[in-house]
Amino acid sequence: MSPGRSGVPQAEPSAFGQAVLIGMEIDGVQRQIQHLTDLLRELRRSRRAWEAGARGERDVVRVLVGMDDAGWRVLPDRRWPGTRRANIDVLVVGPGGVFVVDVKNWREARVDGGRLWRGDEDAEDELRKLTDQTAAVEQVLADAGLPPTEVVPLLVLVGRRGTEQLDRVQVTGELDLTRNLVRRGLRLEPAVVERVLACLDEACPPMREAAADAAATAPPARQAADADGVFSRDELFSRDELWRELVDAAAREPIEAWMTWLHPMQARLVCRRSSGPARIRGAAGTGKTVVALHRAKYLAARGDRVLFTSLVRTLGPVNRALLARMAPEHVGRIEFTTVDALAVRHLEQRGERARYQQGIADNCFWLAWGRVGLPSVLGRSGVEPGYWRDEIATVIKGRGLTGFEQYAELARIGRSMPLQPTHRRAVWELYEHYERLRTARGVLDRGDVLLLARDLARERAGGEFDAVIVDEVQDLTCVGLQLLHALVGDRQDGLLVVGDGQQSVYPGGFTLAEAGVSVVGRSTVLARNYRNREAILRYAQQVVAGDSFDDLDVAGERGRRDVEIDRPGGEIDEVAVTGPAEQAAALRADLVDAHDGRGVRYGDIALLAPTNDAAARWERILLGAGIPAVPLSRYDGTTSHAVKVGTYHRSKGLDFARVYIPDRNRFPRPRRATESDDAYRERAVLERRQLYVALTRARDSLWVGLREPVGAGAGAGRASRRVDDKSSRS
Ligand SMILES: Nc1ncnc2c1ncn2[C@@H]1O[C@H](COP(=O)(O)OP(=O)(O)OP(=O)(O)O)[C@@H](O)[C@H]1O
Repeated sequence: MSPGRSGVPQAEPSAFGQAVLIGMEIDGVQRQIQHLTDLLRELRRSRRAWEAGARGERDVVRVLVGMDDAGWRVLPDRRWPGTRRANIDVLVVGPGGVFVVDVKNWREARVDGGRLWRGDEDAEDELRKLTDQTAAVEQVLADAGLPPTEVVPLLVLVGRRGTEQLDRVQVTGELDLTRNLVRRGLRLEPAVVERVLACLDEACPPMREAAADAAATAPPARQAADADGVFSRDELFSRDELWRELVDAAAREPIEAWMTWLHPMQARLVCRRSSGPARIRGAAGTGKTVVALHRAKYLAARGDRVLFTSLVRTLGPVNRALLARMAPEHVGRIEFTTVDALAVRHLEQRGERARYQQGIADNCFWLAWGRVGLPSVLGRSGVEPGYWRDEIATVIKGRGLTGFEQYAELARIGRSMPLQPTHRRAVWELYEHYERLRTARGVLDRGDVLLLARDLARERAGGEFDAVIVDEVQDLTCVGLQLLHALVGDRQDGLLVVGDGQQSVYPGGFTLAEAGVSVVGRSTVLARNYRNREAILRYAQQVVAGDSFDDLDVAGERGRRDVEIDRPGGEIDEVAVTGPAEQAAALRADLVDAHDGRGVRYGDIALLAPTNDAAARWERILLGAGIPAVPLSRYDGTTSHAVKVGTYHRSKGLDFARVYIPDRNRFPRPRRATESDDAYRERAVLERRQLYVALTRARDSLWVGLREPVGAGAGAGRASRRVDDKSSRS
């Protein structure tokens, strides 16, 4: 025997088991799977020998499959935290998570009509007690960073089979217990298990020292009975079953560490009660989406109907996939959809879906531009007509303006090009002409659809959802946010807005006050970057360091932000070339080398470009070279073995081990001959933010292509420079 690191005396693991545990501590989650696979291979070998009757081998299997060797700890008869005398039957902590176990040796137990019965008696009180015990344990562990819903209440019916989910509680037959313990896959690394144990030892000490001693001295496969002496551990964790379940668990993907272990500040945010709308902000990679997902799970687990939304179409499936792995039992209560899809659904309910014709509306704009815009001051203002189309879409319709007097005085957030009164008047005339043409054709544009949906949601005043979580809120229009707000109003734990103004990639902006959303006293800033290695973050920060930005109701934030860095190191390869063919050759060669020589999986790589056309061209180049590639627009969060190729915009919210950014010095795009200084400045700020988003998608390394004119720097050949975390700090 030797004392465990948690202070709980534990059985000495077998040499093989020790090797497994030590290996698991050194390596990441990925390696755990490898160890488990090795363990299973060994088990299969041993099992065959065991079945052949060799007694010595049988004992080896018994030890190998013993819970301790698989990294599990069983804590019987522990104090219910926050009470003096009440106990918890068993706490089980292992790679599959933390379980609060209550064991019932009832003769007539059944689940019927979604309730638990003991004979004819409703046994709901027992479920409530277990839920309360679980909440108390969660509280203890949340202070150390375990997300609240990671603790699972398990009610075990002795001698039974089958599993039912009754709200949060899993009611399981004893004979299916092991399946329930391991079915969630690998969630806690050994070091985390030790941390959990240390917390539990302090907050939930053994009720009876004698019982704890007995537990400590019993052989591993025959440890302690529960408080009532109803079952022995040997009965609960049948070796064959555990073995079978471990095989299944090994076949599943390892899950990321953050899914089960948050920074304590993040964990507290997940379950914080909000008396009204709340906000989480923070720079790229600070874990905003992770907290939002855990929050969704937390709310769903307590029975809320949750909408998890953003503007980006690809993020929904990706976030759903993450949540399904994290909480398969709750994912059904959460709807993942975009704001636009939600608005269109409202339109369908009114039977007006067919009126949404963005293509026809665009034609109306071009007609209006030709008749009214081009001949006016706007035609001579040194900006592209698309600028005025965005002005109508995001400033006038996006902010729900209804009269010229509002527009005449409006602070045009996110648009720095100054407009004279004559310009504003001309824009309004263009807008009115466009509206006349559009209504004459009986069609709606995107802005109209959002406005209609908002008004409908306001009339209905809720009902569909209990909670709405908006990610990347900075990309919404004011009306888009008003629509979401109308779904839940100011109710407790209703609206949570998450985002970062520095990553705003669309023109325009608004304030929360203008949207009617007050988060005063309920706003939190996250300031630790978990995604990017230091060199990458510093490199990306240089791009936007000189640009201040607005973050909804916070105006004029400094571009260079103070962010704590979690991951040192990082590599950036800057490759200067003179032409497109040369750049393509250099990029292809590096991709193959990264994959074949440095072991980066194609599926963990992204190639990002500013436009759809450029992305499509790069996809063809990669496929032509025999490198597997898929459009980022088709990514849905499931593992694939192809390089993801897409636009900067599409890469929002995602992360990749290595990112390729060709033509980096051609973006922001050079100033056009007819473009005014003000117009160029505004466009360049927006494009630098888009580039910043793309660069901050890289976790470990970046490949950056710089095209230089012949004779400048690279000469006829190619020049490469490795930027490390020191040289990127300037
Ligand atoms: N507590 C944590 N421990 C370890 N990794 C974490 C933690 N929190 C977040 N991460 C990881 O950091 C990365 C960034 O997290 P996330 O995407 O939530 O950040 P974000 O603030 O939403 O980023 P962005 O605004 O750039 O999209 C993810 O890979 C996530 O797995």
